[in-house]
Amino acid sequence: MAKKAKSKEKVCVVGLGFIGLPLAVSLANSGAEVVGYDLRREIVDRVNKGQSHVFEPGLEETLRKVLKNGNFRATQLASEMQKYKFVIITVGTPTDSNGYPILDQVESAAKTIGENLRKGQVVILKSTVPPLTTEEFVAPLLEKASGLKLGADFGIAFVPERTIEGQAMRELKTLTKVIGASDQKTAKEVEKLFKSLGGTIVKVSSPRIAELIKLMDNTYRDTNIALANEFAKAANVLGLDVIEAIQAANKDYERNKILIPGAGVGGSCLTKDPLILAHVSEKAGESLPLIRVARKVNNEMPEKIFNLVRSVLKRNKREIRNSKIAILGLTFKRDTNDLRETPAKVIYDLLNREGAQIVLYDRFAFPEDVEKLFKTKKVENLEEACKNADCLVIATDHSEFRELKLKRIKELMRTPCIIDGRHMINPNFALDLGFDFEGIGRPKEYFERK
Ligand SMILES: NC(=O)C1=CN([C@@H]2O[C@H](COP(=O)(O)OP(=O)(O)OC[C@H]3O[C@@H](n4cnc5c(N)ncnc54)[C@H](O)[C@@H]3O)[C@@H](O)[C@H]2O)C=CC1
Ligand SMILES: CC(=O)N[C@@H]1[C@@H](OP(=O)(O)OP(=O)(O)OC[C@H]2O[C@@H](n3ccc(=O)[nH]c3=O)[C@H](O)[C@@H]2O)O[C@H](C(=O)O)[C@@H](O)[C@@H]1O
Repeated sequence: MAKKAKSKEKVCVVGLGFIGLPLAVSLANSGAEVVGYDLRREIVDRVNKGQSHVFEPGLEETLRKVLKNGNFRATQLASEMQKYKFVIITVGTPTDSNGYPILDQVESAAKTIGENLRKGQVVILKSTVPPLTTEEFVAPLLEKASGLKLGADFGIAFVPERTIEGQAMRELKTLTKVIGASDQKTAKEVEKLFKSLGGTIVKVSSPRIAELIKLMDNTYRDTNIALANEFAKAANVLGLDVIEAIQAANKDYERNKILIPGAGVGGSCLTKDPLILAHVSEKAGESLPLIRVARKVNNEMPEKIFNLVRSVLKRNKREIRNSKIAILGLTFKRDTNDLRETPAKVIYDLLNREGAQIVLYDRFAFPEDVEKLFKTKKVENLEEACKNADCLVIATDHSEFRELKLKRIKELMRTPCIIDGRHMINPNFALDLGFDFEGIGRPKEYFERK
């Protein structure tokens, strides 16, 4: 007897940004029939041509594959979502000046989905939101726009997106997925869909618990980075090397997972999600001072870099004003093109205000994005950035900075000073070559004494 062909899961992903596009393409690659819906025509057109506007290793080649085998395409036509069992919302949730999320994109997406909702469909929210949003904001919008009833006619779930930028395609297949659904039947259906990607499934009792987990994930990371930054501040003032201490402290001692101090915490999520948790808790009557202080500690790190530039230049009889300073690495983290909330911009502004002549270098950031954010062009070549410079500031941990040709760079510079904000350089090596050097939690005096 011929084997019955396995029916394909049918999924519509609403919002083809940093999260939506890798997810849509990965689901299509695991065998689902996927349509990606976005309001932005330029994105839909680009994606349908096999070009990704998101830099994620493996994404563009997988996109081309799933376009070719017919499992994926992008659309601007909302009515198409009627034909898909699952509708996943991956629109943006930026925050206002108090750190409270602006849910306009979620609202407009929910209304559009509601207008097209059919019996039996399941709507899954993946955007990061305050607890209760899926049940008390999205579900009522869906019911109102559709005239259907949650539970009887359609299901909802919250499944946090936990992938890290730069590793999304790999992590989508391996990470544990948390599922909080409105009822058991929906939970089972959503479990089957996400199981097709790979990784363990953890089902929790409600969407609101899954929403809390996402905020806890990012708050935990941000707070732990702040702790590492405080360790660096302590090491600095005590004249000790924090990196040697952290590496040794973590080694074969499972209870320690000390993170890496650095020039600051950027990106669109760690900078906002802890504030969402603090805000909703405060509104409900409980303040969360540790979380707010951790944010403050991390926000102050770019200023630490600025102060190091000032003191190293002073040691070399220079002032920031009229010094040529090259910022190496502009994106918020290693090997991505994402400039959102990047600490490099804060460092740039502080130096610029003091009258420095600043040169920008980053091989990943798109030139037009750099110009828009920094109001100045980046140079395309590392040597050009270093030429006649008085100080190099490593603001991002791009892999290439681990292999800087320091000998050659020293010949190019006017005053050979380096501020290593991301622990890319061996301080002993730099000092031996005749550089003046400071790092975050790596005071020069410690290496000179050795
Ligand atoms: N960027 C990241 O690495 C991570 C982001 N998140 C969360 O995922 C969510 C999405 O973030 P990103 O992908 O970075 O945002 P993004 O801004 O890159 O993408 C959002 C996309 O949604 C589209 N959009 C907005 N309103 C729409 C509507 N009504 N209908 C259809 N499309 C619409 C936009 O045109 C855009 O392409 C946010 O809540 C974020 O906090 C969670 C984990 C990681
Ligand atoms: C809890 C957690 O691990 N959250 C992840 C985080 O990913 P994201 O892409 O923002 O990258 P990240 O590696 O946390 O880096 C964020 C920022 O923090 C800095 N950073 C990171 C780790 C560290 O030890 N020290 C440090 O200073 C980075 O330089 C960067 O500026 O936030 C993502 C998100 O929600 O956007 C989330 O999906 C990811 O799983």
